[in-house]
Amino acid sequence: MSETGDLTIRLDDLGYEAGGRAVLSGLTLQSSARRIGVVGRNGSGKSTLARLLAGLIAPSSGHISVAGHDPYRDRRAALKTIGILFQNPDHQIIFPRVAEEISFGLRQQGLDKAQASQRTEAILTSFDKLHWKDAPVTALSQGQKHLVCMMSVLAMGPRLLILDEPYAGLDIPTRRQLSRHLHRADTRLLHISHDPADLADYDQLFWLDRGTIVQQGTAAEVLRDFTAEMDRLGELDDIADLAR
Ligand SMILES: Nc1ncnc2c1ncn2[C@@H]1O[C@H](COP(=O)(O)OP(=O)(O)OP(=O)(O)O)[C@@H](O)[C@H]1O
Repeated sequence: MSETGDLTIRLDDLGYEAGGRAVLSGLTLQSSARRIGVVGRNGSGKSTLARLLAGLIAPSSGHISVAGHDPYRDRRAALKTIGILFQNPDHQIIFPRVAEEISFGLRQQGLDKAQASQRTEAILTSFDKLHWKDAPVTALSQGQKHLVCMMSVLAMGPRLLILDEPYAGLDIPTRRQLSRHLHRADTRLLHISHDPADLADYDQLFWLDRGTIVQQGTAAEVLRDFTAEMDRLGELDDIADLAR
């Protein structure tokens, strides 16, 4: 297992409540693996965990620490350290043009306008997409929008990148291309998915079910058991089981 000891993720009895019920409860883990996978069914709490780790929402109970910082309380450290890619790029992109979108995160990190513009051009060039600079986001396909989000996040140089089902709805070549870009980037990954194929070569896996961790281990172990359980559930007729 490849490790980066200086960027440990710690969850200590973490809980999150919403709408009067526990979405996550009693999550305790510690990991310094380079590529961490979190697998789970729809509604198991994966996106909530991603948002907590990125410091976008506050835990209801317990503690989170990423590289020694609480990502919700210490926003400065979180902005420098943690990036997040959402499932739907339309939930991430807020500016009408590609370069504005990429520059925004850099300005938030404290770069001045000229520095942000220089870094934006550099990342576009490194992806061979400098010609997208003034392109309206609305003219891009879903896969191209995903790439804009990825460039925006990578431009900020995160040490940990949280991926919340970033390939949902993309065709196979686009998934493979985006995945190659990500794996080339010098950043730790915490990848959340319900699809075992996304996580097969990850260093350490956690299986989240109904808001708790039910198994952790190597990708081979966890995906074997997760797939068996998903096959078993798939044989059942009760679709009501989809909602809690
Ligand atoms: N703010 C909220 N208010 C009420 N319920 C919430 C809130 N946030 C999450 N939930 C509920 O918590 C559960 C877990 O949601 P979450 O989006 O974290 O799951 P998920 O594993 O990412 O699901 P999916 O794979 O379908 O995206 C769901 O039942 C969801 O409706």
